[in-house]
Amino acid sequence: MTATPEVAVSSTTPSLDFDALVVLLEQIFLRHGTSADVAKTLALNCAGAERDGAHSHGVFRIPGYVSTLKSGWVNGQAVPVVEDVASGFVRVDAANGFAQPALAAARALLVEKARSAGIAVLAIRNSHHFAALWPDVEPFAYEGLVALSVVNSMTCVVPHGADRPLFGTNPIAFAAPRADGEPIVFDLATSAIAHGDVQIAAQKGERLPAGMGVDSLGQPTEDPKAILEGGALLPFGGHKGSALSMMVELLAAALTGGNFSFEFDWKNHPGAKTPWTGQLLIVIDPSKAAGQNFAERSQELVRQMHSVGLKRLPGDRRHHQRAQSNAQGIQLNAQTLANLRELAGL
Ligand SMILES: NC(=O)C1=CN([C@@H]2O[C@H](COP(=O)(O)OP(=O)(O)OC[C@H]3O[C@@H](n4cnc5c(N)ncnc54)[C@H](OP(=O)(O)O)[C@@H]3O)[C@@H](O)[C@H]2O)C=CC1
Ligand SMILES: O=C(O)C1=NCCCC1
Repeated sequence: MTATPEVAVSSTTPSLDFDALVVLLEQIFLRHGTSADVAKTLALNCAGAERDGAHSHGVFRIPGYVSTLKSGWVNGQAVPVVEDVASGFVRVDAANGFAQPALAAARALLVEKARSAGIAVLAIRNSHHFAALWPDVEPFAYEGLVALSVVNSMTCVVPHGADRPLFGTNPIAFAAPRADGEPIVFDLATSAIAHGDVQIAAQKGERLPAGMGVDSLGQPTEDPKAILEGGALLPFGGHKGSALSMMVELLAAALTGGNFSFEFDWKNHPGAKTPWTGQLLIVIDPSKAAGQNFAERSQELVRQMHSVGLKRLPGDRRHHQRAQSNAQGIQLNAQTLANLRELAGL
């Protein structure tokens, strides 16, 4: 596992509005060799994560992107090749570029197929996903569609019952429309904690809760540095999370033609931080399904969940944070902002 020297932490908190952050991040990507389209796509993604308080995949990731681009591990100018393979299936060769521009290139065709066939699958290979996954699914739900996506990452998780790491942190994200309110969205790593959160805890000198990972001797540890330096993460929920992580490897890599988390080898590529793997997206048009209004039915489920005392749905925290960021600006500490401006050449 690689420990990334990400943006430093300090106490004062200037704020930026969303558009200003997007422009700043775009400048960084452009300055480090991406095409204008790739810069825009990545900047929107990363600024969106920061705005929504998804800090493990917000601006914290920028030095990792820069280092990867500088190293030549990823092609920031890649032009994805979209293949229309069947009535319900689209494939994309991301051409060793980032996954988000590959999704953007195939999106219109995917939606057209989902609306005509009721369901469509997008298989992206030869791609680097270094971001939160919810931005890939949430927009479909705003269009009345249901979306599920999986992506595999780099080997750092010990399968349940094994003694060495093999799986990635392999997230699963889901989005569904509902009649009254924001779409229902969840996005979770299949590891007990995301690798990015371990890096942030190590930076801040914080301990982790018990049960997240093991040290280089395979012993349980709450020290994030011990996990990053020769140790590994555990799946969430024991054998259950481990099975889901295995499923992600199969869907995101075996099915797409991408690398398994253990297959690419960046050891001899100094500066590489992004996993070179695959992503699968399934989009369903619910109007072709049960014959009932899906959004009303999902609203009913939410109503019932609230009626039994549920206070927080997945996504509620993000939307609360989004509203706050939109009203007050996105809070960044002064050192982080200075680092970003320097990377942008300002
Ligand atoms: N690109 C890659 O290869 C990888 C990316 N990641 C990304 O890391 C990010 C963080 O993952 P992870 O740490 O597992 O996420 P969290 O454990 O923070 O959250 C997982 C999901 O559960 C929801 N949630 C959290 N707490 C509660 C609660 N108390 N009640 C109800 N819902 C709750 C969250 O909603 P809310 O957001 O509203 O808090 C979110 O949808 C994800 O965006 C993931 O895509 C992870 C691994 C690899
Ligand atoms: O936080 C994580 O876990 C990861 N995020 C980006 C890609 C590598 C794993």
